[in-house]
Amino acid sequence: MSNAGSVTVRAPGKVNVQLVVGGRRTDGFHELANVFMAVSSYDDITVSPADRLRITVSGPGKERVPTNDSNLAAQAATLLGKHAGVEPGVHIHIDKRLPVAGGMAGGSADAAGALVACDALWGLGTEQHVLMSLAAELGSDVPFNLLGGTALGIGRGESLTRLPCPRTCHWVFAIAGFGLSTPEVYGAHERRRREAGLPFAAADMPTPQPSAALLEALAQGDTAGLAASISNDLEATATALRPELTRTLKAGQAAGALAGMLCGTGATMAFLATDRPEAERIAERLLASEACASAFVADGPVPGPTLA
Ligand SMILES: C[C@@](CO)(OP(=O)(O)O)[C@H](O)COP(=O)(O)OP(=O)(O)OC[C@H]1O[C@@H](n2ccc(N)nc2=O)[C@H](O)[C@@H]1O
Ligand SMILES: Nc1ncnc2c1ncn2[C@@H]1O[C@H](COP(=O)(O)OP(=O)(O)O)[C@@H](O)[C@H]1O
Repeated sequence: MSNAGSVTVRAPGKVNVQLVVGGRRTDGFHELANVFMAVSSYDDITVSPADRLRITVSGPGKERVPTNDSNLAAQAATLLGKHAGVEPGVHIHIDKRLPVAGGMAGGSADAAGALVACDALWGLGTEQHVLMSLAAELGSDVPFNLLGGTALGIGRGESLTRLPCPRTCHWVFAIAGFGLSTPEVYGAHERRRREAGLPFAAADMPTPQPSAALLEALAQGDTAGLAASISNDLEATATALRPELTRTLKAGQAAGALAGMLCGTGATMAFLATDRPEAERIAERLLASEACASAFVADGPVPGPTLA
């Protein structure tokens, strides 16, 4: 939407259909095979001219979103302004529906949305490949949040190849009443490997690969095959940190999900359903079970940030 000098962009969150975690590199990031899918749950980012960069936030969890320079949307506006030689005097309003610290890349979605919105507000017409490289400076997930659809991310997750996914997947997301910090979960994952006597450095581990069965199921639109192959290497660590997440996982399975797993570094759990009505029934049963703070349904894949 663009009116009276403001632009609104709808930015989707993501689920990691498969997250294979390799070793830690010397720069501190882990090698990944990260199969992303953008899903139909959105933050809305509205930008309008202002005398200085300013952030406001509405929606659930708004008190946990920083409104200073550390906000990823503010960082995105600053970076794009610097790249284009534009003073980033802009008011960014984030209407937040993605869970905060929930593993659905809400902050990265806001950054990707702010890049697209500021580019439109300032009439820059920045080429997509330039926006993608700015996105990679902002965070490992931001390039995917800009791309949308379904993609494999390698390296630290920023080096993307689109994946075919002809069929809509129906997901249920169970939101925890708490968040999990991404660096803390990666750190705990490494500690667990160290304590188990397993290698943890990238130099001592093979490059992570997505499973052939998962890629085949995605490409064929085979929901049962997908349910059999979704996985997240960080799930054991997150459930060790917050054992109540195991209860959420079991509740989703008891509610009729084909499969469930941790979303990114959590604390959201993602469940795959046969169709949309079944997904809605699972969400209702999950809520009734009181094994999560809230639950909602979303479909994927969906495109990246779009002008609303
Ligand atoms: C786990 C994932 C899965 O998609 O998402 P979330 O659950 O956070 O949404 C990502 O790897 C998160 O990506 P993102 O949230 O962009 O992370 P960044 O800002 O780049 O990095 C934050 C911190 O996470 C750790 N990190 C991140 C990416 C990576 N490949 N290896 C890491 O070890 C590092 O400790 C880094 O300092
Ligand atoms: N625009 C933003 N929205 C949400 N969190 C943000 C934002 N900018 C910075 N943050 C910080 O990033 C942390 C991780 O946020 P988020 O992206 O929601 O989770 P995750 O990395 O688990 O997907 C938050 O706890 C918050 O401190």
